[in-house]
Amino acid sequence: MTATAAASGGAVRNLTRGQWRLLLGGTALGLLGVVCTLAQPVLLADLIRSAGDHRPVAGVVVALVVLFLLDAVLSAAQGCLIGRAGENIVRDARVLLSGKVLRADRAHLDTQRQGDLHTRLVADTSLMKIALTQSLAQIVLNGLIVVGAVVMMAFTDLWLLLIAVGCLGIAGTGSVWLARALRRAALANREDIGDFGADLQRVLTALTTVKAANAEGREQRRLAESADRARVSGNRVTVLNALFTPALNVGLQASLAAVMGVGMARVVSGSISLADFSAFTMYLFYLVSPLVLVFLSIGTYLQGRAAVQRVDELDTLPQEDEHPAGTTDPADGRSGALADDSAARPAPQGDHPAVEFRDVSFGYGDRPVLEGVSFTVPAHGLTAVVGASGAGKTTVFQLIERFYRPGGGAILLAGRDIAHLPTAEIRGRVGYVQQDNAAMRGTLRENIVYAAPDATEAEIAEAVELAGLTEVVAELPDGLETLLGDQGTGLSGGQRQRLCVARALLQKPDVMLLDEATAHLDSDAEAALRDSLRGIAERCAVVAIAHRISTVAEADRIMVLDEGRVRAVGTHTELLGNDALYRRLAATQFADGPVGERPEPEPVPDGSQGAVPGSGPVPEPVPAALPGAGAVL
Ligand SMILES: Nc1ncnc2c1ncn2[C@@H]1O[C@H](COP(=O)(O)OP(=O)(O)OP(=O)(O)O)[C@@H](O)[C@H]1O
Repeated sequence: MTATAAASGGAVRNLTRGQWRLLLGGTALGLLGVVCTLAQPVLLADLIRSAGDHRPVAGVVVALVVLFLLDAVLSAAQGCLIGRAGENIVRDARVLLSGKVLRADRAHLDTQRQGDLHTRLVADTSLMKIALTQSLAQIVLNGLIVVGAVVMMAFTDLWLLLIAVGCLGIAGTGSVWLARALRRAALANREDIGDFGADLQRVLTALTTVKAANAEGREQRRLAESADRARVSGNRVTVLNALFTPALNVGLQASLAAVMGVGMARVVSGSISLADFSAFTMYLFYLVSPLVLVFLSIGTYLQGRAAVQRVDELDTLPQEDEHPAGTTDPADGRSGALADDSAARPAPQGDHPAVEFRDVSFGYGDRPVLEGVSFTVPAHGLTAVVGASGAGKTTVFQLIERFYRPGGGAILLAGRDIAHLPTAEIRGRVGYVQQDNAAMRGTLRENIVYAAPDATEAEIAEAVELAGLTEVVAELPDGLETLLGDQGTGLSGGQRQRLCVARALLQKPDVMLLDEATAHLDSDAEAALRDSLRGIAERCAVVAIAHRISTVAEADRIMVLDEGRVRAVGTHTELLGNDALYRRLAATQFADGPVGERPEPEPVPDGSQGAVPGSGPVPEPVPAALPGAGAVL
């Protein structure tokens, strides 16, 4: 993320402006408190004069007590209002930024570390509150007390004031230098804390891998190094912070000593009355605490500014373009279960394919992954996508979902270029069962209805049945209300996969993308799901990155991807006959697949080459069951 946000003021400034009423109210109360504070030495001098002149002092004493009490009440009220404004700003910042993260452009989000995002959203927003409200209020109000005290002191005795200010000025210059260093140190410390958060997140999300690899010790050392970097930069902040007060105190003590010495001499010489000198001394004492607070608050403020900078940077995350949350695009009916919104969804004009790629190219960063990919997926039926690992199969799916935008060419859904469709419509029309399990903490029901929160009980039951989850749900102690842990712990890998299938089914999409959705299923479960898919494929287009030959053999058409290009398209029988890569993939799968699932091997004519639409040069045929061919059928 860039640092430009800090320069532009960005989100945090706008959020702060939104709390102007509370901030203004708090500041107004604080100002009244300042007046009360500054009036106290005046009354004190009056008290001394009255006592010296043997006049009654009761009225002055009562007035002083009232001022003290009022001062305390105003200070408390001011703290409450400013504190509330601070909490509101933090809440608004967290809501705004979590929305930004959730709607961030995937290509940019991929470059961010999750733990750092977490630190910015949680810890930096808290620190920012202190800077924007408490510290700023302290600086303003105590600054006013300092200015007011200096003015009153100037009226009382200019010479004494010059002496005091001279001593304080020297101390103040050193403090300004310290403040600059503190700001730099604080920013470095926030970054180090962000790094620690990122490292922690990394191990927490892969805890099973860490344990299985016996890597707890290694990871703890890595975390310790990260924590140590944060400690070192934190120490630097502490040292600079700690130097503030003594640097200032030296100046204060020097000025007190000088004022006392010179002041007493001036009282003795009659240049100043004892009452005025007492008032001057009280102002000087009153000056000490606010002055220290001003400088301490500047320190805290500067640390908070570092957090504000990081929060503002998060606000600049590029976003997926989409319609604002809560609005419904006229062309978009996806707000709940399909049963409710299918009527609102515009019917495709004409007889368009469900999905069409036209000369699509794409790369992650500078690295090309897909080149000149063209294919169509009919509105119904099962299309299988096969190819070696890394061929670009998942990338094709991610482009259909518009997680990324193609570098060239066009992708059409029901004849409409997705470049011009609202993101919500695309994702409403496309159901996606991703390669990695996508279950979340929450109940089984919450997980299943995640893409269709308004689904009816009957629709849920149907989706559960179609995904082969009915028995699983029946055996769970709390059925659909069973609570799952992070990443769906509590279910087996295959059960989680079926849960994801149920979720996508409930969405009743026009296109269903299955990325190796049967990878974790046993033969029976896979056969049951295949039956379901056959039914689903009559209603919508099913595109499956196929893991098993059984799925592929049943597909209405198969697309073979090879190094980012469509190499061949055809049925299982056609491809066995004319595509060497497909034969190789199939042969490897035959060797690995469960016996009962293997279709009869087709005779493979020696040296036959793929006369396939859009195919590139086909390599020489390879022997069947080539070891390490990386088949993913
Ligand atoms: N987010 C990403 N950033 C950078 N490169 C990526 C990213 N995702 C995938 N790739 C790269 O793009 C290429 C295609 O990946 P993709 O996941 O589409 O392949 P695949 O055919 O689905 O493979 P598999 O069958 O192993 O899942 C791979 O070389 C991969 O390393």
